[in-house]
Amino acid sequence: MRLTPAHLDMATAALRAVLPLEYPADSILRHFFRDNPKLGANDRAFIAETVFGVLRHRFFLESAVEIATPRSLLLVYLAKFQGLNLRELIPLASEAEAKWLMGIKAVSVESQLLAVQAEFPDWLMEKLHGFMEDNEILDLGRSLQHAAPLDLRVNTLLATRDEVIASLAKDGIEGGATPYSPIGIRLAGKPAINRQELFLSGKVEVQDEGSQLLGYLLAPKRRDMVVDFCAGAGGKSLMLGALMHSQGRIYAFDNSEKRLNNLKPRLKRSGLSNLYPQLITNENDIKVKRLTGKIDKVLVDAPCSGLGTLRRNPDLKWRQSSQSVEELKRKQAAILSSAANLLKPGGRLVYATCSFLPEENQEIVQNFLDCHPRFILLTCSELLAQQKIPLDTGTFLQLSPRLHGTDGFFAAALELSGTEA
Ligand SMILES: C[S@@+](CC[C@H](N)C(=O)[O-])C[C@H]1O[C@@H](n2cnc3c(N)ncnc32)[C@H](O)[C@@H]1O
Repeated sequence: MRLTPAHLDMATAALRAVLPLEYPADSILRHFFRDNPKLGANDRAFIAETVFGVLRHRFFLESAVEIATPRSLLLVYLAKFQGLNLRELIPLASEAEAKWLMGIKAVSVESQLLAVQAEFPDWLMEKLHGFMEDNEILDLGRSLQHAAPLDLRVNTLLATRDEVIASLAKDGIEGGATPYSPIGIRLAGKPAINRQELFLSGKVEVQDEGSQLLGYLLAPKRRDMVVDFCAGAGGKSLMLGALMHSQGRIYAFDNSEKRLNNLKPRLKRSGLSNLYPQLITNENDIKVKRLTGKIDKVLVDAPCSGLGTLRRNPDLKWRQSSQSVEELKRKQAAILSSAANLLKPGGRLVYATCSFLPEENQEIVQNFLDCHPRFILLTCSELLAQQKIPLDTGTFLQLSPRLHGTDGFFAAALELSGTEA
């Protein structure tokens, strides 16, 4: 695409709207596109890509420019990270901009402080230094600076993976089997999949491969009673429903009506008849209590800092803080404890987050185990091997963009000991 002054102006306007970061960047962009309906698909893609690109490299960009304005950040981003050469950029820039752009092109990212190279704020650096070496922090930071791929999950109730891959190819969309999830497809680009017949007919859903693996850890059986405690818009509930061949029963709990409402059209497309969305006020709701001791499998996809999804949501590092993580930890512990009460003896609970902070992960699980001696920790690599998924990250499932190409997921699998009376 040839970059024009109009592109630059629109991307600058979008970045100006996003940068206060009072709201999630993706929702601000959605509003921006709604307010500018004349933008074509290519323009939108360019704007979204550059705005998210600037957010992913914001610390470097701010350190490189004299005055950080949306336009100056954007120009440097295009020159440094989008590989635009100065011949393409300079006609769009003022004389003064052209001058400093030439200087900045020579500044190397590698000469910056670790926090700038890793693109992590101070509060997060402090936490990471508690359990990681500098080189590990740098690897993690760099792996989160790339855009995430678009992964699909095949709805096995309606299609097989091979059928979907063949059908995508017929429509000119390149995609291949994901390395770990038996029902995942990784697309080569970012096609507007939500306009494709495959999507509209419910044969595929957008779902990161890491998120799909959580379903295989829970491994519900056909006639199980299942609770997805923090179901949100139901990404994982829908997968569980398909793994159960639309049999048994899944309660999809969440305390956000808006998120559960987003599940409804997905549920309709999916063809499932075993999924029951339930709005709860909190983890102690009577609808939860009623199911005490009755459930075979519980998924707790806990509210978390989301830092493992920084590739998709780079703005989270400014929207989270040490204080917000403290608040989340209290919620995670409370939700895990309530959710665990639902299990029958012999039942399985999977606690998951998309965070790489041990305080939201291993520490929450260990504190829970210390207070609940009837629960035992299962080994995730063994559970995945039982599902014919050769992925060994040890007792816990710990996925990272660098090693696995997925978002940064954590999961622990727990079992309530004893057999059902
Ligand atoms: C990580 S998100 C879940 C994403 C979802 N599982 C999916 O796959 O799309 C965490 C969810 O927990 C919900 N939540 C927060 N506090 C809760 C509570 N006390 N009880 C139940 N859900 C809660 C949030 O509304 C949010 O949807």
